[in-house]
Amino acid sequence: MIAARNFSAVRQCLRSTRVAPSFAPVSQLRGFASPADDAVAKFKGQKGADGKYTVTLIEGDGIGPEISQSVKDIFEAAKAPVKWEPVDVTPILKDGKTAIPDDAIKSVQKNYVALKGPLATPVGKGHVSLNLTLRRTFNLFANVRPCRSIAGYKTPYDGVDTVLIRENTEGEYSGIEHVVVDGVVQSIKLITKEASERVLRFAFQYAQSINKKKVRVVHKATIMKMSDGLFLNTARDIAKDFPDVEFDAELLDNSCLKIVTDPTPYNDKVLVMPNLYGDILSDMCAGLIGGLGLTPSGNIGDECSIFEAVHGSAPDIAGKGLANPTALLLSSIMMLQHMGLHDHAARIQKATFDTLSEGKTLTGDLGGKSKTHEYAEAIMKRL
Ligand SMILES: NC(=O)C1=CN([C@@H]2O[C@H](COP(=O)(O)OP(=O)(O)OC[C@H]3O[C@@H](n4cnc5c(N)ncnc54)[C@H](O)[C@@H]3O)[C@@H](O)[C@H]2O)C=CC1
Ligand SMILES: O=C(O)CCC(=O)C(=O)O
Ligand SMILES: [Mg+2]
Repeated sequence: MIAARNFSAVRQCLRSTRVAPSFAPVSQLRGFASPADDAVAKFKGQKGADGKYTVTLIEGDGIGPEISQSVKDIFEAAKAPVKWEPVDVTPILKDGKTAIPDDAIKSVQKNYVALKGPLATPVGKGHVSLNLTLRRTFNLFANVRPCRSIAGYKTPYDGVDTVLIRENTEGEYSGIEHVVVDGVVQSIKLITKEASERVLRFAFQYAQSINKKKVRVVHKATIMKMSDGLFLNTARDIAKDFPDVEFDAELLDNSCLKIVTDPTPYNDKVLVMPNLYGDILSDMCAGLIGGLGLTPSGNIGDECSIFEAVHGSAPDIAGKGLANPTALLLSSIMMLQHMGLHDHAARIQKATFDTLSEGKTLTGDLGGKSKTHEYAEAIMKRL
């Protein structure tokens, strides 16, 4: 009853955090794998007189500056036609709510694309997550999180190739919480048909673009009959528009068990799910292939997209030169592919995978002894 009464206020609150599109939305539904021609054309139109594309850079907290430096160095060595535009996202308060500074918003709107380091979120109090605020501000409705075994880097699992798509603007992370009475709090999981449809349609189109045969919804509609039920039923409807893509559904707990037992049956599928499940499952999948130092992601929207690693600011190793920059680097490669800069993406990707599979210059998380910059230099030597 309380949730129903608050519903319109809640939607209003979510809407008010979104920026109005300042240019005509274009289809980016093929994401980083093979961007639609119009998305590529948009970036081509942005080419400066110096032949470079300006990309917004949010270096982030903790290990953010160290891994961002590696990406910048590698891009320079690869002669990638990218000019970085660093922005400050120290949160400001707007109408009593955490907001991103206007200059940062304008930069992302102008450049259509950003690379972002991790941003720390205080536990239990303090500002709301800037990561979530960025996703809502720019309406980045789909978070694409691929996870693929690195050839030559042995883990207990071989041949992992999962792709997880996470609803990125609502669900359990709507950030709507309040005290009902002393000692009782309520946190609202908001699921709308509109946002569900958007991410589900994206998941089907994405599966087609990367030649995956199936889309599987991961859910708990047995327990959350209305919220996950709406997500699942919407998926069933959308599936009818994609007769060539097989569709099924699986309960989240069962998915976790099956993936850690044998992930390979998931290689022919795109998994799509509400926000929280995607957050957790993507860290879990990273564990299958060697950890968070290796997994990239892209937050995709119609107006702009922000690429970032799956991991956080890693305060336990920050400032020590121990961080693995691969996850952010692979995110930047997704970004280049998204921009249609496939040759540069392929060159940097090859140098990165060759360095990893050679195994001589690895960071500590992968069992090596190399510092962040030494690993980056090994990649640069191969370019
Ligand atoms: N998208 C984002 O910006 C995210 C931000 N966070 C924020 O990050 C902060 C720290 O969160 P944690 O729970 O510690 O998660 P975390 O992902 O920062 O770290 C978890 C573990 O993985 C290791 N790790 C992570 N990235 C690594 C890398 N590139 N190289 C080597 N080791 C790496 C860390 O050292 C740590 O042991 C929190 O404030 C959290 O809110 C967390 C996840 C995502
Ligand atoms: O915003 C945060 O603090 C964490 C977000 C997160 O874990 C993620 O997006 O994977
Ligand atoms: Mg996470």
